[in-house]
Amino acid sequence: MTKTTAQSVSEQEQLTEIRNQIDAIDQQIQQLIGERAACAHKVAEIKTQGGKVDAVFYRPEREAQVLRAVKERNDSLLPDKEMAKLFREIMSTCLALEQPISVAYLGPEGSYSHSSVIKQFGTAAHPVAVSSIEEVFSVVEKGEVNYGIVPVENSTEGEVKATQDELLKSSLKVSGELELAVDHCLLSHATSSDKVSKVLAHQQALGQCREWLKNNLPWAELEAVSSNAAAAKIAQEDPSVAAIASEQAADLYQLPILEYHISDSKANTTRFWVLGREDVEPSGEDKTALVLSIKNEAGALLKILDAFAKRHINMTRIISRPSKSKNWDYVFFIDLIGHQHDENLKEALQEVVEQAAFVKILGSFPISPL
Ligand SMILES: C=C(O[C@@H]1C=C(C(=O)O)C=C[C@H]1O)C(=O)O
Repeated sequence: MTKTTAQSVSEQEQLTEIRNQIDAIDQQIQQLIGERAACAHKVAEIKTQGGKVDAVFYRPEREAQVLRAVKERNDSLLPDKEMAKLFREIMSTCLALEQPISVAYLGPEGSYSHSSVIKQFGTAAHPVAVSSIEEVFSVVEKGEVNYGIVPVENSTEGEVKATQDELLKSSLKVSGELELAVDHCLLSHATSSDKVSKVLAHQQALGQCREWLKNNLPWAELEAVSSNAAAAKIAQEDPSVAAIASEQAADLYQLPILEYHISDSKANTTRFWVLGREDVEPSGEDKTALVLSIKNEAGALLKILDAFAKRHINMTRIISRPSKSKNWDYVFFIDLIGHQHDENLKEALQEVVEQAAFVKILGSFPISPL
């Protein structure tokens, strides 16, 4: 008995000592975060000096460099990505001090697009839900919000057609890229899966869970709706309906999770692009996205690809889409490693402009450190 008490006293003493250390560290962290915020405020003053009204506050290339440096320096017990996430949040709050950043996404709240806004811009940004991918483009174009985020491709389902088609028409610049693991759950008030007669989700999510649904709920009617969060709202009202959505959506819409991890590919990931109105400067590790159409002659595509290949420019994606201006006429979306200001990429792009029937550079942007 006495021994236990003695032991717990010494445990208590040890804990008190460590907690005192934590308090002292927190004080330093808070002091330093305050100093950092004051610097960000000064940056804002410099950006707006002389009454400049079109100052650009969000600098994705600078943010990528800060996060890469955090990961590089990290030798703590925390994983690099987790340390970077903490700094993502600090920068988000500092940036809000300069200017609160509004970001349009395909709503409603709780969609994967919503999660992508938080991942890219942090919780101090203002997510603005709109009802279609087309509307994300239009509100950024009209200047109603600072930026937009749209899904570009999914590792299971391929390209998001609405996004590709808008990119072809839009004057916006791709200013950033991020990947989000899409881990679907089955949400419903049904007491068990066999009570579910209908499954609702966005078309992409239904596609991503096709095999699982076939094997586990073969009797259920499948219906595509405008988003997974919209599906969750319907499932809130009707216990015979299940929605496919994220764990966050389950929290937000207070729906029980019937099944976890129902995506056919366990590595199911969606890549999102940030849309802005300004070009982004090089960050040191960048990508460039473009769309082009080729002349109607033998070897036309080969000549274009050769302009990149002979300069050892790595192509990370090529897809074709109907041009929509003429039947059986196609455009190619190409993503490359490098920034359009890099000498070799500049040369290659000049050559491509000569070879292609039409070329539009969608933007150069940092490869995401998160
Ligand atoms: C402070 C700046 O503005 C913003 C905030 C940043 C930060 O907090 O580190 C980084 C880039 C910008 O998005 C800057 O341009 O350096």
